[in-house]
Amino acid sequence: MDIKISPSILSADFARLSADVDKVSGAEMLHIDVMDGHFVPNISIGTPVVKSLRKASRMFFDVHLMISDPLKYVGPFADCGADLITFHVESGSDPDAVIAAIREKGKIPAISVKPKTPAQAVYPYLDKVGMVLVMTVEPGFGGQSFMADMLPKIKALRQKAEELSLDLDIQVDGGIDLNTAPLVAQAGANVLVAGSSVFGSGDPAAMVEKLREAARAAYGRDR
Ligand SMILES: O=C(CO)[C@@H](O)[C@H](O)COP(=O)(O)O
Ligand SMILES: [Fe+2]
Repeated sequence: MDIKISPSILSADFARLSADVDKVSGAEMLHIDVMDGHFVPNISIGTPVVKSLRKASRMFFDVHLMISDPLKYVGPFADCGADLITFHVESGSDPDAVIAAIREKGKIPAISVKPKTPAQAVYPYLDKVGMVLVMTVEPGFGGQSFMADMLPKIKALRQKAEELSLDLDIQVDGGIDLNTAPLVAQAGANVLVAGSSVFGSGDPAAMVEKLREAARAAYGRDR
């Protein structure tokens, strides 16, 4: 599997967002966290920011919706420039309807599980999405510690995808740095979101390269 790095702008400097995004243009994706203060206890950004960023960057936009009722917002985020839209299986919308709405907009659907939700909750959708996101922290905030007890969930999902002969991207989000990148890649994750480790480093571009190398060297070693 290709290793992809998706720097999370939640840890960028919002007053200098465009300049910070340019620093990570060597990454495969740009992770954009959308929080509504209801599904998660924090509010981040919405469509106006995505729309402005779309004019400033040609990167692949990986939009992570941490919102209730995502079905209502698929259209607006797709129209603002999202390339891939992730919603949560716990969000309250019918997953099949959300997936269909994302596909209708010509975008890639992805489904996410919070730490307390078992991998099995997304098994019925694995052949309908392009990516599954395993949260490795409770969603809502950047800079939290990686939950190592999520590693078996990543392994189970990679195993299930292989059983179904699916070339599925498995993304991880939360606490990914040079220490945890090899662990998640070893378990079968190939898309790594990283916020504070990238934008908190002196050289975000170099950190993207280092994370990719660390994940590549470890990918699938567990299996
Ligand atoms: O979705 C979220 C948090 O809910 C993330 O995308 C964070 O932005 C990741 O930040 P770090 O843990 O990498 O600092
Ligand atoms: Fe995220």
